Amino acid sequence: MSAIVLDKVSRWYGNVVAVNDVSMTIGPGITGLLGPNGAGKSTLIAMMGGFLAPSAGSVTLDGTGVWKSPAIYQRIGIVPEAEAMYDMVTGAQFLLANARLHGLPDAGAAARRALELVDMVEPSTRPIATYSKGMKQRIKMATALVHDPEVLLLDEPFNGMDPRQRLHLMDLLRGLAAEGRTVLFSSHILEEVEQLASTIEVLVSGRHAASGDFRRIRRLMTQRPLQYTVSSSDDRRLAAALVADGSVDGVTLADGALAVQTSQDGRFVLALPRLARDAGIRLLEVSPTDESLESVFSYLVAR
Ligand SMILES: Nc1ncnc2c1ncn2[C@@H]1O[C@H](COP(=O)(O)OP(=O)(O)OP(=O)(O)O)[C@@H](O)[C@H]1O
Repeated sequence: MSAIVLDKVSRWYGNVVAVNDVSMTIGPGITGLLGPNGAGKSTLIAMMGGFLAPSAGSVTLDGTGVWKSPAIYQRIGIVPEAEAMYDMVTGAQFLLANARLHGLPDAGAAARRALELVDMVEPSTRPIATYSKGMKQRIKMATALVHDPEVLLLDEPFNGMDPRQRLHLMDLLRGLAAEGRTVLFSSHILEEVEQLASTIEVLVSGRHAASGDFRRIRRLMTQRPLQYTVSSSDDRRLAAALVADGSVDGVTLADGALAVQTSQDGRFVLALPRLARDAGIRLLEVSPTDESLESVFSYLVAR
């Protein structure tokens, strides 16, 4: 049973703060690292795998620092997001080379076992250049598993996979977690994380925004006030009616439409057509704004 502990970890690239003072513990089972693009997930995973030094703070695996530690590399498998691979060699040759790099006693057997795990034995005689995106992803996965690591870190592993490959990988990760391994994968898709992870860590703009199970994260996200753009035949009177009704938190008139903010979404969508009808106002447009994933995540940070 292995645990990765991040203690006040930051990483900056020049002026860009990619990871900002993050503390978390990743234990056995499956953890989902959720965050919009550019949140710092790849940077965090690279630091957990010992491939990138934190600018401040520490990352340890069972108490030992991971940065530049060969003993730790034997215990961690990492599936990077980057697609570049050695295209000219076959999948089997690539796996064998990796097994040898790890100094495994029976590199051939280890390479075969890893190819079997990801269902890539048959295509492994072909050059990697001929593989689909999903097949390349599985070869990267096999490479991460060839030395039978206790900890597996995967950066956006489902990108480019079709539904069947996705289910296969999910089963594989569940099996590895059931054996007591520590599995962490990153994603920007909440539903993907929901299907697989028992614990979710949310990263936004480099900061650790939330932590917990799916239900907790979903609850935090749905408590967020919502914004609507409303235009009508008489915006001023409609604004007054909405404020008097009390189902909105705020209404402003801007650019010929109303910007409405409400934390009682259900009540607002029922009240709006009723109020308009009673006042003889015609609704021309009602559309939710600010529904982007980024804004949902930002809300978690701003709380
Ligand atoms: N080598 C680098 N040099 C400069 N800035 C970098 C470097 N790597 C990452 N960044 C910046 O750090 C921030 C975090 O990037 P990172 O790739 O870790 O995020 P991410 O959550 O993995 O995003 P994505 O899902 O888009 O890969 C971004 O602003 C990115 O532009």
